[in-house]
Amino acid sequence: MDPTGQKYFTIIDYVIFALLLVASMAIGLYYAFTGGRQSTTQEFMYADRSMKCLPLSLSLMATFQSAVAIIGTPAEVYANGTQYWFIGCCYILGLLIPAHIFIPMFYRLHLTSVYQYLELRFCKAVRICGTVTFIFQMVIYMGVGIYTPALALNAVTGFHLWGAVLATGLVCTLYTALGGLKAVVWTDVFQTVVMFTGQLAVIIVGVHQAGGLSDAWVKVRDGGRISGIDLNPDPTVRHTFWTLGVGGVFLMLSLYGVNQAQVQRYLSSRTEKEAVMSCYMVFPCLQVALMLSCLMGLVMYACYGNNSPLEQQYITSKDQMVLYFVMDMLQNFPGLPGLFVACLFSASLSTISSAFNSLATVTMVDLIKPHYSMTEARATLLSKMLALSYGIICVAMAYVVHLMNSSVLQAALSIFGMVGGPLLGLFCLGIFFPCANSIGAVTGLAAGLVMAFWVGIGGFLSRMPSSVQVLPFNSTNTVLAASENITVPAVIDAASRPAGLNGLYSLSYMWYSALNSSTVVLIGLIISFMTENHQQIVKLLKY
Ligand SMILES: CC(C)(CO)[C@@H](O)C(=O)NCCC(=O)O
Ligand code: NA
Repeated sequence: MDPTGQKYFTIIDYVIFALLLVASMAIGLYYAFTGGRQSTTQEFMYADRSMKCLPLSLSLMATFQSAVAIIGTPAEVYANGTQYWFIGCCYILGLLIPAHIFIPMFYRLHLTSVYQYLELRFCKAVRICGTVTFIFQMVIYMGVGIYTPALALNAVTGFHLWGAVLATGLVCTLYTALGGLKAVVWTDVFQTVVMFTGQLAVIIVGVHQAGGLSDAWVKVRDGGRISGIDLNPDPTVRHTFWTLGVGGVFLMLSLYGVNQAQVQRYLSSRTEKEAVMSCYMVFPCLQVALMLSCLMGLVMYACYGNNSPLEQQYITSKDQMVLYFVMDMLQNFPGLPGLFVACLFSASLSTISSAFNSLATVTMVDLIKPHYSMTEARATLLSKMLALSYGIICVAMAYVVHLMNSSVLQAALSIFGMVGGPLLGLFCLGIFFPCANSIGAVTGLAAGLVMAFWVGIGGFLSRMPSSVQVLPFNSTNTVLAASENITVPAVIDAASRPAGLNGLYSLSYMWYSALNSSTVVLIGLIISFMTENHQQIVKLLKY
């Protein structure tokens, strides 16, 4: 082993990685030159509303399953055990509710984008607020999505960071802009297969390296990595059954119920029944994805025990563990590291392509088309240009993410809760509360976003150790020492804050979606009530 712990790619690994990009590009080109040749917006955005349920379900799963989950989940399980696995419980309600409430309604309305619902229910202004919030959410998220695998690859193999970002960004932008939603869905299918294969291969080899199944089991059990169900009701504990299984339902609803990227897939299916079926089939797919990434964390523990490469200072952050593990354990299996890197990038490609396509769709359908009349050919061309532009924005966002520094899984899920949560609240306000009006909706959304950033940023700042990492450092040890030093004043400082606020800041990030969506509904209802009864209130005040 290289004394610095640096690992190297072989030529076969590079070839496998290149094959992934070439195959994805080929699928994009295929859909650019077959069918309707992407000459209408119906085909580009909604695949001519002709999709079947199997590819859709894999694509639905792939959208929010990026390298973040592949890297972040094993790191979480390695460090804290299998408690995170209980997030699998929230998939039940988190998919049943979209399947039986959101999908039938959106499908029957034959929407052009999910935000059109907001105009039908409230008014144009609410639609635009919804669209802009969605764009904001997805632009940040895709930055995290593209940056994460590139950073891991760079840290472990020395592969050029921006080279990886640009190569994947370029390929993904091209196949999305050329092949439209059909290309996005079918590359998702192919990339999901690569993703599962890569993870499975590493797990099998890892178990073998750990001395077989029973040895591996004994090691993780004795290391205390098999967690029982934690029923602690305290909402500030990061991961318990309640935060994951119940808080997670709201997270799932914001992703699988009202997110344009997913609703676009439901709307593109041939029949309503297939749309509902595809949502049902996401359940087993998500469970497999979750199982593979949790098992990966356990296998890492079985191989390293408490003597992690982080501890040995071969790497500088938890998020580099998985790839380091792969390069370390699979040295003698030429091609396997390449397969795993292909797995990481597959996961992210399938996420950012969905982001490009859905962002181009909403920008066109919600922001541009209502104001300018244009021919179908022109609208399609403009949609493709928009997809290209979002590709460029994505690379720019990767640079912004580069300047920040936090655990990727928690960062991504926090974004979903902080921006997706208020959007979920807005839709719920419209769907479940006939008395809500437009003024209430806009004010509610604003209040939800303010609450989200107040609690989200407050929480981030009050957990000082994570922000310490942005300081320059020489080795892991100094970081640990620094964070220990700073933790003490941070705790004292936190204790001197009002107890109520302090409690709010330490809320588990898994509750963000629930908190922020409820805020929107509550404030939305209060304001609606006040403005409906405006006349009476004015009279009352005069009296
Ligand atoms: C969306 C969930 C929570 C569903 O398990 C999962 O796919 C996940 O943890 N995603 C993290 C974000 C990402 O992988 O980009
Ligand atoms: Na993905």
